[in-house]
Amino acid sequence: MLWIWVFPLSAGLVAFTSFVFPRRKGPLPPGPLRWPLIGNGLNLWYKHPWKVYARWAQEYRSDILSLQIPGATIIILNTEHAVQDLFVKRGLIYSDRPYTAFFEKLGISRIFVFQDYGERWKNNRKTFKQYLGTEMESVIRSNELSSSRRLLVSLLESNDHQMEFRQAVNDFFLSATYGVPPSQQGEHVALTQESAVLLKRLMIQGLVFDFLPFLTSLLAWFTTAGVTRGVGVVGDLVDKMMRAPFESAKADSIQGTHRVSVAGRFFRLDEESSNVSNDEEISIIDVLGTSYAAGTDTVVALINSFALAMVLYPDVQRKAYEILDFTLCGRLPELKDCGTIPYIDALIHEVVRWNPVAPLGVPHILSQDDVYEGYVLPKGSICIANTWNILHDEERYGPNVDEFIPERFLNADGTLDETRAKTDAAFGFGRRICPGENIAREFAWILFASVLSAYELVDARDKDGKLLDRSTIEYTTEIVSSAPHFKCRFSLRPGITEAMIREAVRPVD
Ligand code: HEM
Repeated sequence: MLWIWVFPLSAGLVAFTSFVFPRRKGPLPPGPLRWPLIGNGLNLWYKHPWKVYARWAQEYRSDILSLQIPGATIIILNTEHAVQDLFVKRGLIYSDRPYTAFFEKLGISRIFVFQDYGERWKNNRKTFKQYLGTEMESVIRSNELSSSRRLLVSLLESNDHQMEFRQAVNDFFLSATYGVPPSQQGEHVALTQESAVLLKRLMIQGLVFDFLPFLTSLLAWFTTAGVTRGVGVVGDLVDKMMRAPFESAKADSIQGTHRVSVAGRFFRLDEESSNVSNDEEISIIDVLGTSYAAGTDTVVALINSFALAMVLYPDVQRKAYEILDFTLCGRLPELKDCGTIPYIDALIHEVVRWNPVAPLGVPHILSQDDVYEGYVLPKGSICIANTWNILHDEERYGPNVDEFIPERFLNADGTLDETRAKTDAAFGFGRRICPGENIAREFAWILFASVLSAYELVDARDKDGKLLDRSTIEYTTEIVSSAPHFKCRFSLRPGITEAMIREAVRPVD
């Protein structure tokens, strides 16, 4: 539960030792009772806070809420309307990020998700568009297809589909971005996982470090030493995680053995113009590393949520594979089919909406004082869009929003309802909106359609071996919220054989 606040609060905006609340220049939006000294400090530790904020919005009859803790104001925007007004229409002042010197030491300020709205961020965003935008579509698409087909093969033998999903997503990023073939991906995946685990642990330590410097000096003899040592290790690991696949692609490119990839385009430009500066190389390393880091956990969470929906709602699963069988006449899907089967498009919208991967998005920071609906929002406020609430709006998405019902996005004649089929809120807002949305949606399309064409997901059980029960399912309370761990059988669908699956990998490999 703590983890969801680690990123925004470790921004060093909160000087707990000073016990100071920001000076009020006018009324703040409503919120729960504030206690002396700690303000709303006790209101930060809820399970699924997005549901609590949705309830408060009803109780206080307000689209916008506030929490105050020593040194920081948190603004929660509960409706699409409020988010559009602030993050989009006033994007110039609502696009900074929580930032801390500790992030700099950890080396994660290189990941541009965490960078302030300034020149460095703008250049990185431009580079992302240049290298992962439409020009590279064919490399990205062919790897989306081949990773999905390889996943089908690995599911033949594995009894841990969640591990295979993660492997498939790593496979896609490492192949498409750096041209690393599946046989050489192991060390890069291990490095990424090691950095992620260490980062998570250290960011919590860093939060304490930032919050309670007086404690740090008391316990300096071991706390400081431990954190400092950890910072060094994680800083090196993040650097290695971002640099190693790039360097291996570079070496292959020099030897002429490089597979087509996004990094390959950079080497080609470098070769043609011979004037790529060191700074440009660092920037491309950071941008490619950022997409790998930002894309992996999110897409894995989306696929796990898809699998959970399929086992909890077997009628939806059956309908989806019957429609795929009917449309594709028994062949496996390809990317040219993407967008041509409305029920699958609706299913993807529903996976994105039902339990959003980032239920509170990524916090934006307000860079100057602002006034909205009569409330005064102070400079430096941590602004959160309650994406979960926006995607559970019954006026927009119809009744039973907690249930998984792809039909909510379809017209009576089975075509996609273009006015309702909008779930972009899941990918953030305004100038910081996720630049990987198209990649995520397309990869999800080919993955979900491939899995459903080949397998039926049956006999789902929780970690204790009990049959899954819809009423007890709980997603995690983290920035990236994940479905609970479960096991199920991937049973080959009638007419699909092991040989067909193995054969289907060859033409795309
Ligand atoms: C299901 C998949 C995904 C979800 C739900 C998702 C969601 C998000 C959200 C909510 C944000 C913050 C937006 C904001 O601040 O308003 C974000 C940022 C970002 N995402 Fe994604 N994302 C996904 C996949 C991807 C993929 C596949 C990539 C890369 C190929 C990617 C790259 C990024 C980057 C680089 C940012 C930082 C943008 C910035 O700060 O300017 N994401 N994403």
